[in-house]
Amino acid sequence: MTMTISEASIFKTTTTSTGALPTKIKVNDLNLFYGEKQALFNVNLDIKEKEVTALIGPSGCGKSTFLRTLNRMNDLIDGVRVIGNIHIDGENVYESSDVIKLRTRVGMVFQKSNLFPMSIYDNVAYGPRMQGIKSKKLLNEIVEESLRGAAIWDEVKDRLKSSALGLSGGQQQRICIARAIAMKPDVILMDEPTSALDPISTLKVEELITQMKKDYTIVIVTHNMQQAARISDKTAFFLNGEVIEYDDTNVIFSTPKDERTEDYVTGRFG
Ligand SMILES: Nc1ncnc2c1ncn2[C@@H]1O[C@H](COP(=O)(O)OP(=O)(O)OP(=O)(O)O)[C@@H](O)[C@H]1O
Repeated sequence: MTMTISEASIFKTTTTSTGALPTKIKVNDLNLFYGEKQALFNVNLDIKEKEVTALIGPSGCGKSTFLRTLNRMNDLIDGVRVIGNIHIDGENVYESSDVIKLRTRVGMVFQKSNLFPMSIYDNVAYGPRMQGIKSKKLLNEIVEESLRGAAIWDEVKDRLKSSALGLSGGQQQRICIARAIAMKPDVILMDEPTSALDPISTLKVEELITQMKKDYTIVIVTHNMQQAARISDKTAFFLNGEVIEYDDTNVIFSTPKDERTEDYVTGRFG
């Protein structure tokens, strides 16, 4: 089912009788200010469960800012003010007092690998250990499951005790994904996860994202139009802090309704 933004903003139910995917994240009239400067303007989006949603748009249009609102990472920046609502599974993210729990449910993978200078095993086990899991057997299971989930188990199973920093950039990025998976999230946010990778590693991460959507709702910021077209189900085009158009990815790339979207996806500006 394709919805316009205004229809999306009044879409209240979490399941539908038409077989459409349920809404996982519902964003209503979201505005964000860095001090006096407004960076997001009345964003309304329904993000569907177990789909990949791509956020595209020129540099500085608010994609990363928006992504960070979904797990309240902007709270860590001084002077940020958020007005509006984000509901995940019906729960108001900005009314919750348990931000740690939110960030466990809504994991994040960054542009550059941010692995710790420790072993592959310890990197993946880090979050579960912080949650108080001490059983070696359980940790072993979580590490293996997470590395398998990030399609990197076979490459690292014989060197789990080696430093994660000795891996290639593409492998490190998949370990970052494994580290996110180890927290058993249901949403994974990715901020340009392949922009520092070579084409082969990029392809591996893209394949991984495509496999992962059977288990997770994924929101990804990308500057790579082909990537958005290849891996996402829905695409939101941002410009100057506004969502100009949000639709099925094939509509955005083949028959966008707004001329500005068309100009951007065809490379006429941006
Ligand atoms: N910590 C911050 N403090 C003040 N302004 C910020 C901060 N972070 C981002 N901005 C501003 O908010 C606007 C949106 O930035 P944001 O990084 O979200 O854009 P983006 O679309 O992700 O850009 P890019 O594609 O270059 O990463 C920009 O004008 C940026 O300068």
